[in-house]
Amino acid sequence: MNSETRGDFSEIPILDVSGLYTGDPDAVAAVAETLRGYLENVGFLYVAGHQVSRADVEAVREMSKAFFALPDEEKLKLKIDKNFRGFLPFAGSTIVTSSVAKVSKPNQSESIFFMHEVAADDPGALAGKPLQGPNQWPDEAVLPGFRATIDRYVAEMSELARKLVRAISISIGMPPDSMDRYFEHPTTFLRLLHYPTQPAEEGLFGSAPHTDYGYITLLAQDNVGGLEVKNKAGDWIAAPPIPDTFVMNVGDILARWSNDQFVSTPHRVINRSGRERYSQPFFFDPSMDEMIEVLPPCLPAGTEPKYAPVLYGDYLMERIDKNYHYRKGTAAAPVAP
Ligand SMILES: O=C(O)CCC(=O)C(=O)O
Ligand SMILES: [Fe+2]
Repeated sequence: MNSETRGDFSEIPILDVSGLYTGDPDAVAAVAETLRGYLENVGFLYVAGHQVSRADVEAVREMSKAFFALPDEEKLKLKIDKNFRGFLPFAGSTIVTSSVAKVSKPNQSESIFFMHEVAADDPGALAGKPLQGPNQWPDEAVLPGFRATIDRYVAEMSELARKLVRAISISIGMPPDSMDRYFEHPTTFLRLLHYPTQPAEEGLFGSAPHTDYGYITLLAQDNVGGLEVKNKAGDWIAAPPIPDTFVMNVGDILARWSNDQFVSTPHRVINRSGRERYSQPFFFDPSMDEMIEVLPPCLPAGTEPKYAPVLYGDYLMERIDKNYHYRKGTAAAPVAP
Protein backbone atom coordinates (compact mmCIF):
# COMPACT_ATOMS: atom_id res chain seq x y z
CA MET A 1 0.00 0.00 0.00
CA ASN A 2 1.25 3.43 -0.83
CA SER A 3 -0.16 6.14 1.37
CA GLU A 4 0.81 8.85 -1.11
CA THR A 5 -1.31 7.55 -3.95
CA ARG A 6 -4.24 6.50 -1.80
CA GLY A 7 -7.32 8.52 -2.61
CA ASP A 8 -5.43 10.51 -5.21
CA PHE A 9 -7.70 10.05 -8.23
CA SER A 10 -9.52 12.31 -10.63
CA GLU A 11 -11.56 9.66 -12.43
CA ILE A 12 -12.89 6.21 -11.71
CA PRO A 13 -10.80 3.51 -13.43
CA ILE A 14 -12.27 0.84 -15.72
CA LEU A 15 -11.27 -2.80 -15.30
CA ASP A 16 -11.95 -5.45 -17.94
CA VAL A 17 -12.66 -8.59 -15.90
CA SER A 18 -13.10 -10.95 -18.86
CA GLY A 19 -9.91 -12.74 -17.76
CA LEU A 20 -11.82 -14.06 -14.74
CA TYR A 21 -13.99 -16.13 -17.05
CA THR A 22 -11.13 -17.81 -18.96
CA GLY A 23 -10.06 -20.35 -16.34
CA ASP A 24 -6.47 -19.37 -17.16
CA PRO A 25 -4.67 -18.70 -13.86
CA ASP A 26 -2.39 -16.11 -15.47
CA ALA A 27 -5.32 -14.17 -16.87
CA VAL A 28 -7.07 -14.30 -13.50
CA ALA A 29 -3.91 -13.16 -11.71
CA ALA A 30 -3.51 -10.22 -14.09
CA VAL A 31 -7.04 -9.01 -13.34
CA ALA A 32 -6.46 -9.51 -9.60
CA GLU A 33 -3.26 -7.47 -9.68
CA THR A 34 -4.89 -4.46 -11.35
CA LEU A 35 -7.91 -4.82 -9.10
CA ARG A 36 -5.68 -4.65 -6.02
CA GLY A 37 -4.35 -1.24 -7.04
CA TYR A 38 -7.84 0.13 -7.60
CA LEU A 39 -9.18 -1.23 -4.31
CA GLU A 40 -6.22 0.23 -2.43
CA ASN A 41 -6.12 3.64 -4.04
CA VAL A 42 -9.64 4.43 -5.20
CA GLY A 43 -12.04 1.93 -3.63
CA PHE A 44 -14.16 2.33 -6.77
CA LEU A 45 -13.94 1.03 -10.33
CA TYR A 46 -16.08 0.19 -13.32
CA VAL A 47 -16.35 -3.53 -14.04
CA ALA A 48 -16.39 -4.17 -17.80
CA GLY A 49 -16.17 -7.46 -19.67
CA HIS A 50 -18.51 -9.30 -17.28
CA GLN A 51 -21.06 -11.80 -18.51
CA VAL A 52 -24.24 -10.44 -16.95
CA SER A 53 -26.70 -10.05 -19.78
CA ARG A 54 -27.57 -6.47 -20.75
CA ALA A 55 -31.16 -7.54 -21.32
CA ASP A 56 -31.39 -8.78 -17.74
CA VAL A 57 -29.96 -5.52 -16.33
CA GLU A 58 -32.48 -3.55 -18.37
CA ALA A 59 -35.35 -5.85 -17.45
CA VAL A 60 -34.74 -5.05 -13.78
CA ARG A 61 -34.69 -1.33 -14.56
CA GLU A 62 -38.00 -1.60 -16.42
CA MET A 63 -39.55 -3.52 -13.50
CA SER A 64 -38.20 -0.87 -11.14
CA LYS A 65 -39.80 1.93 -13.17
CA ALA A 66 -43.08 0.04 -13.27
CA PHE A 67 -42.98 -0.51 -9.51
CA PHE A 68 -42.28 3.11 -8.59
CA ALA A 69 -45.00 4.26 -11.00
CA LEU A 70 -47.60 2.38 -8.93
CA PRO A 71 -49.87 4.38 -6.63
CA ASP A 72 -48.48 4.89 -3.11
CA GLU A 73 -51.26 2.75 -1.74
CA GLU A 74 -50.01 -0.20 -3.78
CA LYS A 75 -46.34 0.37 -2.90
CA LEU A 76 -47.15 0.74 0.79
CA LYS A 77 -48.58 -2.76 0.84
CA LEU A 78 -44.91 -3.80 0.74
CA LYS A 79 -43.69 -1.35 3.37
CA ILE A 80 -40.25 -2.35 4.67
CA ASP A 81 -40.48 -4.88 7.49
CA LYS A 82 -38.33 -5.96 10.42
CA ASN A 83 -36.37 -8.21 8.09
CA PHE A 84 -35.34 -5.21 6.00
CA ARG A 85 -37.26 -6.36 2.98
CA GLY A 86 -39.69 -4.13 1.15
CA PHE A 87 -40.48 -0.56 0.20
CA LEU A 88 -38.79 2.43 1.82
CA PRO A 89 -40.91 5.48 0.96
CA PHE A 90 -39.52 8.80 -0.13
CA ALA A 91 -37.54 10.47 2.68
CA GLY A 92 -37.39 7.24 4.72
CA SER A 93 -33.67 7.02 5.41
CA THR A 94 -31.06 9.35 6.79
CA ILE A 95 -27.46 8.24 6.85
CA VAL A 96 -26.05 9.00 10.27
CA THR A 97 -23.26 6.57 11.05
CA SER A 98 -20.62 7.22 8.45
CA SER A 99 -19.24 10.42 10.01
CA VAL A 100 -18.67 11.47 6.42
CA ALA A 101 -20.88 14.49 6.75
CA LYS A 102 -23.36 15.95 9.14
CA VAL A 103 -26.62 15.07 7.56
CA SER A 104 -29.97 16.42 8.53
CA LYS A 105 -32.24 16.29 5.49
CA PRO A 106 -33.74 12.99 4.40
CA ASN A 107 -32.51 11.40 1.19
CA GLN A 108 -34.46 12.38 -1.90
CA SER A 109 -35.21 8.85 -3.03
CA GLU A 110 -37.64 5.99 -2.70
CA SER A 111 -36.43 2.42 -2.85
CA ILE A 112 -37.29 -1.22 -2.42
CA PHE A 113 -35.02 -3.87 -0.92
CA PHE A 114 -34.87 -7.54 -1.78
CA MET A 115 -32.53 -9.73 0.25
CA HIS A 116 -31.52 -13.36 -0.07
CA GLU A 117 -34.75 -15.33 0.23
CA VAL A 118 -35.46 -16.98 3.60
CA ALA A 119 -38.58 -19.15 3.80
CA ALA A 120 -41.17 -18.23 6.44
CA ASP A 121 -40.76 -21.70 7.96
CA ASP A 122 -36.98 -21.54 8.03
CA PRO A 123 -35.77 -22.22 11.60
CA GLY A 124 -34.05 -18.82 11.73
CA ALA A 125 -37.22 -17.04 10.61
CA LEU A 126 -39.38 -18.99 13.07
CA ALA A 127 -36.96 -18.09 15.86
CA GLY A 128 -37.26 -14.41 14.89
CA LYS A 129 -33.57 -14.11 14.03
CA PRO A 130 -32.79 -10.67 12.62
CA LEU A 131 -33.06 -10.23 8.86
CA GLN A 132 -34.30 -13.79 8.39
CA GLY A 133 -37.61 -13.90 6.57
CA PRO A 134 -39.19 -13.89 3.12
CA ASN A 135 -39.03 -11.04 0.64
CA GLN A 136 -42.14 -9.00 -0.07
CA TRP A 137 -43.11 -9.29 -3.73
CA PRO A 138 -45.57 -7.20 -5.73
CA ASP A 139 -48.71 -9.06 -6.71
CA GLU A 140 -48.10 -11.07 -9.91
CA ALA A 141 -51.35 -9.67 -11.31
CA VAL A 142 -50.07 -6.11 -10.76
CA LEU A 143 -46.53 -6.59 -12.10
CA PRO A 144 -46.34 -9.88 -14.02
CA GLY A 145 -42.88 -11.44 -14.14
CA PHE A 146 -41.46 -9.15 -11.45
CA ARG A 147 -40.14 -11.84 -9.15
CA ALA A 148 -38.69 -13.98 -11.95
CA THR A 149 -36.84 -10.93 -13.30
CA ILE A 150 -35.34 -10.11 -9.90
CA ASP A 151 -34.44 -13.73 -9.14
CA ARG A 152 -32.64 -14.12 -12.45
CA TYR A 153 -30.68 -10.92 -11.92
CA VAL A 154 -29.68 -11.79 -8.36
CA ALA A 155 -28.43 -15.20 -9.55
CA GLU A 156 -26.32 -13.61 -12.30
CA MET A 157 -24.96 -10.88 -10.04
CA SER A 158 -24.08 -13.45 -7.37
CA GLU A 159 -22.08 -15.40 -9.93
CA LEU A 160 -20.14 -12.30 -10.90
CA ALA A 161 -19.65 -11.40 -7.23
CA ARG A 162 -18.23 -14.86 -6.48
CA LYS A 163 -15.68 -14.39 -9.26
CA LEU A 164 -14.73 -11.07 -7.70
CA VAL A 165 -14.41 -12.67 -4.25
CA ARG A 166 -11.79 -14.99 -5.75
CA ALA A 167 -10.00 -12.15 -7.51
CA ILE A 168 -9.93 -10.25 -4.21
CA SER A 169 -8.49 -13.28 -2.39
CA ILE A 170 -5.71 -13.53 -4.98
CA SER A 171 -5.11 -9.80 -4.84
CA ILE A 172 -4.52 -10.05 -1.09
CA GLY A 173 -2.01 -12.84 -1.71
CA MET A 174 -4.18 -15.77 -0.68
CA PRO A 175 -5.29 -18.89 -2.58
CA PRO A 176 -8.28 -18.13 -4.86
CA ASP A 177 -10.84 -20.02 -2.78
CA SER A 178 -9.77 -18.79 0.64
CA MET A 179 -12.74 -16.48 1.12
CA ASP A 180 -15.33 -18.75 -0.52
CA ARG A 181 -16.64 -20.21 2.71
CA TYR A 182 -17.72 -16.80 4.01
CA PHE A 183 -20.08 -16.52 1.05
CA GLU A 184 -21.68 -19.97 1.17
CA HIS A 185 -24.86 -18.32 2.45
CA PRO A 186 -24.21 -14.73 1.44
CA THR A 187 -26.14 -11.78 2.78
CA THR A 188 -27.35 -10.07 -0.38
CA PHE A 189 -29.35 -6.93 -0.95
CA LEU A 190 -30.69 -5.78 -4.28
CA ARG A 191 -31.91 -2.22 -3.82
CA LEU A 192 -33.98 -0.61 -6.55
CA LEU A 193 -33.77 3.16 -6.25
CA HIS A 194 -35.75 5.99 -7.77
CA TYR A 195 -34.41 9.53 -7.50
CA PRO A 196 -36.77 12.26 -8.65
CA THR A 197 -34.96 15.33 -9.90
CA GLN A 198 -34.15 17.50 -6.91
CA PRO A 199 -33.99 21.22 -6.26
CA ALA A 200 -30.58 22.86 -5.85
CA GLU A 201 -30.54 23.21 -2.10
CA GLU A 202 -27.65 23.17 0.35
CA GLY A 203 -27.36 19.85 2.15
CA LEU A 204 -30.02 18.14 0.06
CA PHE A 205 -29.03 14.84 -1.55
CA GLY A 206 -30.53 11.96 -3.47
CA SER A 207 -28.16 9.90 -1.37
CA ALA A 208 -26.18 11.78 1.27
CA PRO A 209 -22.44 11.16 1.56
CA HIS A 210 -21.87 7.70 3.00
CA THR A 211 -19.81 4.55 2.79
CA ASP A 212 -21.41 1.16 2.14
CA TYR A 213 -21.54 -1.31 5.04
CA GLY A 214 -20.69 -4.53 3.38
CA TYR A 215 -18.11 -6.35 1.31
CA ILE A 216 -18.63 -5.20 -2.29
CA THR A 217 -21.31 -3.25 -4.11
CA LEU A 218 -22.04 -3.71 -7.82
CA LEU A 219 -24.21 -0.92 -9.14
CA ALA A 220 -26.06 -0.64 -12.43
CA GLN A 221 -27.23 2.89 -13.15
CA ASP A 222 -29.33 4.35 -15.94
CA ASN A 223 -28.00 7.05 -18.28
CA VAL A 224 -28.87 10.05 -16.08
CA GLY A 225 -25.74 10.33 -13.91
CA GLY A 226 -25.41 11.94 -10.48
CA LEU A 227 -23.19 9.50 -8.57
CA GLU A 228 -20.05 11.13 -7.17
CA VAL A 229 -17.04 9.71 -5.30
CA LYS A 230 -14.85 11.65 -2.87
CA ASN A 231 -11.09 11.74 -3.37
CA LYS A 232 -8.32 12.57 -0.91
CA ALA A 233 -8.42 16.28 -1.73
CA GLY A 234 -12.13 16.32 -0.87
CA ASP A 235 -13.26 16.79 -4.48
CA TRP A 236 -16.34 14.96 -5.65
CA ILE A 237 -15.42 12.97 -8.76
CA ALA A 238 -18.26 12.04 -11.10
CA ALA A 239 -18.94 8.36 -11.80
CA PRO A 240 -20.92 8.88 -15.00
CA PRO A 241 -22.86 6.06 -16.63
CA ILE A 242 -20.78 3.80 -18.89
CA PRO A 243 -22.88 1.30 -20.87
CA ASP A 244 -22.51 -2.39 -19.97
CA THR A 245 -20.46 -1.77 -16.83
CA PHE A 246 -21.15 -1.97 -13.13
CA VAL A 247 -19.71 0.49 -10.67
CA MET A 248 -17.97 -1.63 -8.04
CA ASN A 249 -16.90 -0.36 -4.66
CA VAL A 250 -15.35 -1.57 -1.43
CA GLY A 251 -17.66 -1.62 1.56
CA ASP A 252 -16.69 -1.07 5.20
CA ILE A 253 -16.46 -4.74 6.15
CA LEU A 254 -13.96 -5.43 3.35
CA ALA A 255 -11.92 -2.41 4.42
CA ARG A 256 -11.98 -3.69 8.01
CA TRP A 257 -11.23 -7.27 6.98
CA SER A 258 -8.21 -6.03 5.01
CA ASN A 259 -6.99 -3.94 7.97
CA ASP A 260 -7.63 -0.87 5.80
CA GLN A 261 -5.45 -2.08 2.93
CA PHE A 262 -8.55 -1.53 0.83
CA VAL A 263 -10.46 1.70 1.11
CA SER A 264 -14.21 2.19 1.56
CA THR A 265 -14.67 5.49 -0.22
CA PRO A 266 -17.46 8.00 0.52
CA HIS A 267 -19.92 8.62 -2.26
CA ARG A 268 -23.17 10.49 -2.80
CA VAL A 269 -25.91 11.07 -5.35
CA ILE A 270 -27.27 14.43 -6.46
CA ASN A 271 -29.79 14.34 -9.26
CA ARG A 272 -30.28 17.82 -10.65
CA SER A 273 -30.58 16.51 -14.21
CA GLY A 274 -34.22 17.43 -14.64
CA ARG A 275 -34.89 13.72 -15.23
CA GLU A 276 -35.88 10.82 -13.05
CA ARG A 277 -32.93 8.60 -12.13
CA TYR A 278 -33.09 4.84 -11.51
CA SER A 279 -30.26 2.75 -10.11
CA GLN A 280 -29.89 -0.81 -8.84
CA PRO A 281 -27.04 -1.48 -6.40
CA PHE A 282 -26.41 -5.12 -5.52
CA PHE A 283 -24.64 -5.63 -2.19
CA PHE A 284 -22.80 -8.93 -1.77
CA ASP A 285 -21.82 -9.61 1.82
CA PRO A 286 -20.65 -12.51 4.01
CA SER A 287 -22.98 -14.91 5.81
CA MET A 288 -24.37 -13.36 8.97
CA ASP A 289 -22.89 -16.12 11.11
CA GLU A 290 -19.32 -15.71 9.87
CA MET A 291 -16.67 -14.12 12.07
CA ILE A 292 -14.76 -11.38 10.29
CA GLU A 293 -11.20 -11.16 11.47
CA VAL A 294 -8.34 -9.21 9.85
CA LEU A 295 -6.79 -11.36 7.09
CA PRO A 296 -3.24 -12.43 8.01
CA PRO A 297 -1.58 -11.23 4.74
CA CYS A 298 -2.95 -7.73 5.45
CA LEU A 299 -1.08 -7.55 8.73
CA PRO A 300 2.50 -6.29 8.50
CA ALA A 301 4.90 -8.39 10.56
CA GLY A 302 4.97 -7.41 14.20
CA THR A 303 1.83 -5.24 14.10
CA GLU A 304 -1.50 -5.68 15.82
CA PRO A 305 -4.75 -5.74 13.82
CA LYS A 306 -6.58 -2.41 13.87
CA TYR A 307 -9.91 -4.16 14.37
CA ALA A 308 -11.27 -6.80 16.70
CA PRO A 309 -13.06 -9.81 15.20
CA VAL A 310 -16.78 -9.21 14.68
CA LEU A 311 -19.68 -11.45 13.74
CA TYR A 312 -20.96 -10.12 10.42
CA GLY A 313 -24.58 -10.35 11.56
CA ASP A 314 -23.94 -8.26 14.68
CA TYR A 315 -22.03 -5.66 12.74
CA LEU A 316 -24.70 -5.39 10.06
CA MET A 317 -27.59 -5.05 12.50
CA GLU A 318 -25.83 -2.23 14.30
CA ARG A 319 -25.30 -0.33 11.06
CA ILE A 320 -28.84 -0.84 9.84
CA ASP A 321 -30.44 0.12 13.15
CA LYS A 322 -28.51 3.37 13.24
CA ASN A 323 -29.34 4.47 9.73
CA TYR A 324 -33.00 3.71 9.23
CA HIS A 325 -35.37 5.57 11.46
CA TYR A 326 -38.32 3.46 10.38
CA ARG A 327 -36.81 0.87 12.71
CA LYS A 328 -36.84 3.21 15.68
CA GLY A 329 -40.53 3.91 15.64
CA THR A 330 -40.01 7.58 14.86
CA ALA A 331 -41.68 8.99 11.79
CA ALA A 332 -39.09 11.21 10.20
CA ALA A 333 -36.82 12.94 12.65
CA PRO A 334 -33.21 12.09 11.98
CA VAL A 335 -31.30 10.74 14.94
CA ALA A 336 -27.99 12.28 15.94
CA PRO A 337 -24.91 10.10 15.40
O1 LIG B 1 -27.75 5.21 -6.75
C1 LIG B 1 -26.53 5.25 -6.74
O2 LIG B 1 -25.88 5.55 -7.75
C2 LIG B 1 -25.75 4.93 -5.49
C3 LIG B 1 -26.57 4.30 -4.40
C4 LIG B 1 -25.76 4.03 -3.18
O3 LIG B 1 -24.69 4.53 -3.00
C5 LIG B 1 -26.27 3.09 -2.16
O4 LIG B 1 -27.44 2.69 -2.21
O5 LIG B 1 -25.46 2.71 -1.28
FE1 LIG C 1 -23.60 3.51 -1.46
